[in-house]
Amino acid sequence: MQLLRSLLKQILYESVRGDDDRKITDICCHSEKVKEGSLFVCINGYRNNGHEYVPQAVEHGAAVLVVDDRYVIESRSGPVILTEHMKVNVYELIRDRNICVVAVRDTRKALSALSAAFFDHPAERMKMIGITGTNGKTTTAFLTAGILQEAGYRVGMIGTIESYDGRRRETVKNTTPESCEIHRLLSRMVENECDCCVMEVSSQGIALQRTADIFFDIGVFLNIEPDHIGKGEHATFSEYLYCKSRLMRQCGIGIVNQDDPNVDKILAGHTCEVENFSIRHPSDVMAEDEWYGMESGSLQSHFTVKREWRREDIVMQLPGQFNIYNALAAISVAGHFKVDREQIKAALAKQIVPGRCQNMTAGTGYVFLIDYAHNEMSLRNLLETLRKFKPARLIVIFGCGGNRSVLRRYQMGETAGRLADFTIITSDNPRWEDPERIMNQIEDGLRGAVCAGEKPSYIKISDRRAAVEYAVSMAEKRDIIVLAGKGHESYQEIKGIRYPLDDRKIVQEALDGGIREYHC
Ligand SMILES: CC(=O)N[C@H]1[C@@H](OP(=O)(O)OP(=O)(O)OC[C@H]2O[C@@H](n3ccc(=O)[nH]c3=O)[C@H](O)[C@@H]2O)O[C@H](CO)[C@@H](O)[C@@H]1O[C@H](C)C(=O)N[C@@H](C)C(=O)N[C@H](CCC(=O)O)C(=O)O
Ligand SMILES: Nc1ncnc2c1ncn2[C@@H]1O[C@H](COP(=O)(O)OP(=O)(O)OP(=O)(O)O)[C@@H](O)[C@H]1O
Ligand SMILES: N[C@H](CCC[C@H](N)C(=O)O)C(=O)O
Repeated sequence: MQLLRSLLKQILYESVRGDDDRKITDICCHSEKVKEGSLFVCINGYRNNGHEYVPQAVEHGAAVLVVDDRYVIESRSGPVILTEHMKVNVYELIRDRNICVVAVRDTRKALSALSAAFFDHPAERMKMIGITGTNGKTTTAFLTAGILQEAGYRVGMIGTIESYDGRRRETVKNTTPESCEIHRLLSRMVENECDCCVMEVSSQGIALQRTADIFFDIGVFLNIEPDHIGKGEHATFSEYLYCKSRLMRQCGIGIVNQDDPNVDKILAGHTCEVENFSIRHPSDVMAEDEWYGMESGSLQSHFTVKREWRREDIVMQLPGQFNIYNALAAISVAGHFKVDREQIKAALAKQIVPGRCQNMTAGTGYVFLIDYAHNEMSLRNLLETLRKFKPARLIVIFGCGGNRSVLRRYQMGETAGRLADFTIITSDNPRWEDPERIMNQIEDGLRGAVCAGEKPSYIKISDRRAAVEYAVSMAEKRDIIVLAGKGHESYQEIKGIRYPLDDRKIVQEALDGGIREYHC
């Protein structure tokens, strides 16, 4: 419990109406999560206006409402919280419910600052490592945590696949969750005596102030390519780039990929000490002599890492140059901890990441991989990598998420047409969009590869399970089949509902022979 008055000392606000001598039991921004004594922060979101949930929050026992100053209007009966669909008299809230109303300029910023204060600034009590990049955040987070754990550190994690507070794992809705959830998780990590937290920092997380009150000891920049541009994400590539670059003004040491063409823009205005890693240029941590091989059906990467005067041979269970970049980032981070070379080698040799280049076949003569490539850059890297293993045929199955960048669909279609021998276009998470329309857009992109002189060969099967079964039925010796886009996800999201669907399960079932008769 925290006293509202002491929390308010730590934030900027416009006005406070009501008794600030209140004890706060919790902090949240979703009315359903409000409990007796909670502080409820109203956020005007993409679909809903949190201010319209004031009555619900009050019903659930909110003690404090933090509102955007622009929604507090002076009326004849005194101040009211006024939105398009709702009017609530502030003095009635104070008189009848003993609720305190705090008006601020930016409720997202206030949520972040109040959450940090409410949970007693847990980020200041651990080493914080923040990882950003269009692709590779999860993989790098797992590799980093794997190395630190190998060296005996207790490591908390927050990212796309799950959060880990040092004792419990939980799935999270966002890669970078809302600030109140982040600080709640961080405080549990502190309670569970974590030494450090490795967290993925998405551009959307930065843009929406989810990480505003965290100063990262180490910030990692992996890469950036045009993605996440569209309604509900970023307006332009420059805005996307700008958001990612903010991490370099919010960390003590910035570890950056020297080979990324936009690295200078990412570092513009940086306030951190900079270290770099590279495969192409001399840098603090470098890889050379990379080669890729297959052992017992597992696709591996081999390389030599050079750091200062030392050289080490590394083997990883993750294929591809892009994974070597992820490993270089993790090795660079490890340089700031007490980790020895054997611990780095051992951790990298065994680390796998759920749904990232996950091999589902052993001894079948062909390889069936599950991967999370869901944009052009990742699909291109993945298919180019898999080509290096010289498959008889490279077959790819994928769809594209609804309510995400539309450009992804054309680009991924074109890339599949260009790099795969056969493509099965299927459905991903259509969300609120028509899955057939998304598949047609992918098909348009794929046909573009025909115009460019390639001969794409493909089929459209909207049912993801049927698409996998079809692929298994056509698989022959030395084929590589990759099911891309959903990786670790255990659901398919259609019109706001998450139905159970797990690529790993459907592939296993299809491989085990549970193939239904397929009608084209
Ligand atoms: C587009 C976007 O970023 N949306 C995020 C946003 O939702 P929203 O703006 O639609 O929320 P809203 O429904 O309008 O609600 C507004 C406010 O009213 C409140 N509310 C709403 C309903 C209700 O009954 N009661 C109530 O109090 C909500 O809690 C919220 O505070 O705020 C929510 C709560 O924080 C997020 O979960 C949600 O992420 C959605 C699920 C999402 O898909 N976001 C993507 C774009 C995203 O953030 N992706 C990045 C990773 C990308 C990557 O790196 O690949 C991420 O970090 O996950
Ligand atoms: N460094 C990289 N560069 C390009 N592609 C990568 C890189 N690392 C991984 N990938 C590809 O991107 C996919 C997603 O990887 P990962 O989950 O690590 O990235 P992410 O940034 O966490 O993604 P998201 O935030 O969208 O969940 C992988 O399955 C792989 O195909
Ligand atoms: N972090 C990514 C994940 C996309 C995964 C894909 N399966 C989809 O649903 O679009 C995003 O939110 O854009």
